Amino acid sequence: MLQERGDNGVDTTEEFFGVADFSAYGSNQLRFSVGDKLLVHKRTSSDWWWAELRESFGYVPSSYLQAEAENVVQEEDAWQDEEYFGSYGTLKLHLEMLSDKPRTEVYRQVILTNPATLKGKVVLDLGCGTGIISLFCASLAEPAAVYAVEASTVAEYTTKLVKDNGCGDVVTVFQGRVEELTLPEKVDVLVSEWMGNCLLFEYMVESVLHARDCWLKEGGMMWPSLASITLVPCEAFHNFSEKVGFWENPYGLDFSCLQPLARKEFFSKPKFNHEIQPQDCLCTPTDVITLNMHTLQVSDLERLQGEFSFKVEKAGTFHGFTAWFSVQFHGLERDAAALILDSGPHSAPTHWKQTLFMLDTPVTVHPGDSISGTVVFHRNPVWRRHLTITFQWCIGGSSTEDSIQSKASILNGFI
Ligand SMILES: N=C(N)NCC[C@H]1O[C@@H](n2cnc3c(N)ncnc32)[C@H](O)[C@@H]1O
Repeated sequence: MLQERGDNGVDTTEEFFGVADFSAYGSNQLRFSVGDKLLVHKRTSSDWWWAELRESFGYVPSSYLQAEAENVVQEEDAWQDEEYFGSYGTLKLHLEMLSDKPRTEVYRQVILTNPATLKGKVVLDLGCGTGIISLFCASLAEPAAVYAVEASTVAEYTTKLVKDNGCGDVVTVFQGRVEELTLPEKVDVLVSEWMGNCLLFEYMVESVLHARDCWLKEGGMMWPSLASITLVPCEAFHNFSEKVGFWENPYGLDFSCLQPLARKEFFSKPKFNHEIQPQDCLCTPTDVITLNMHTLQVSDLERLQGEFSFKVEKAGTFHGFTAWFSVQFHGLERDAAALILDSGPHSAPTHWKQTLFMLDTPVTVHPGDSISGTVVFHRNPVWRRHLTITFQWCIGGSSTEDSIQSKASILNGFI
């Protein structure tokens, strides 16, 4: 029901309902819970509105509100578990992950370089899939026990794989979501291969943090121990010409009026399977977000922000940003060297490849230009495995308003 109140004293208040809990992180923001009815007094911008809840006022994110009270997405639907675990119930994704030698070999090396300290220890392998990491633990070291947890139906085969490889006395397979399982005891090491595109996509990391808080002993080890997201401004001539340049004059005809539509259709989402070449980098790649897996909290995942200030090192065309991740495995021995799995262009290629965020309009840049700004990884308040990544930047150091550009790229829909 709309009550009219505008500048002439008539209330233009609108009623909206929270679609998810919003834990305000800024002093002038208004926290609320899913289902709360808020009064919106002013739509200050597209993203933030001035609202009232039980006589408190503050800014709220418009993406957390909807006009009607009904069909708020239920918690279990929000994770899309049927589709998600269904996709891991077939061999396709496990074949892709196991065929990724750089990925799988790092986990094998982590076990191989820590055999003494794994001796007699209890290990949780979360999201074990076919159980490869658990089998590495049992065959390359001498843990007291390995608990291999897997929610998808592939777990039915994992039990047989463990037996067929003579590891049945050490490895126990549990089929189910780790959030719903009770393990026999707390563990010394929590190992998991949880990383999705852009590190965070799928948000399996939330399950890893829950498992850490429930099952990892005080002083226990998280493998990976650290996770970083790396960014670089880059050229992407092929992608730009293939998706937008194409319409310039196909078969000698002028189709250029379609180019704005092409930008909107092809560049509003990132390109997950991009393979950036080192020579495409216009600047030195930089870690913009680093997560400590021993201290990271689930609430931190709602919104992660990184700053960047790149210096252009060669003349070229700034087509967009490319992102990838790396993870570190700290040794169990105090000063043991950390092992690193890096999905970037300067390391052996992995199945994650890299993620390209295209600008709508490329910019010519020169050595010495600066590209500075922020990137925000904003978890979707409703669809809990998805996120929106928003870049704001300015070029050349001019901080005037008109030079600040921004780009929101929606990561959703399973690949
Ligand atoms: N991006 C990735 N590395 N995804 C690997 C995800 C693997 O972990 C499994 N998995 C994901 N979340 C969970 C969970 N909460 N509990 C148990 N297994 C899980 C999933 O079925 C798949 O086999």
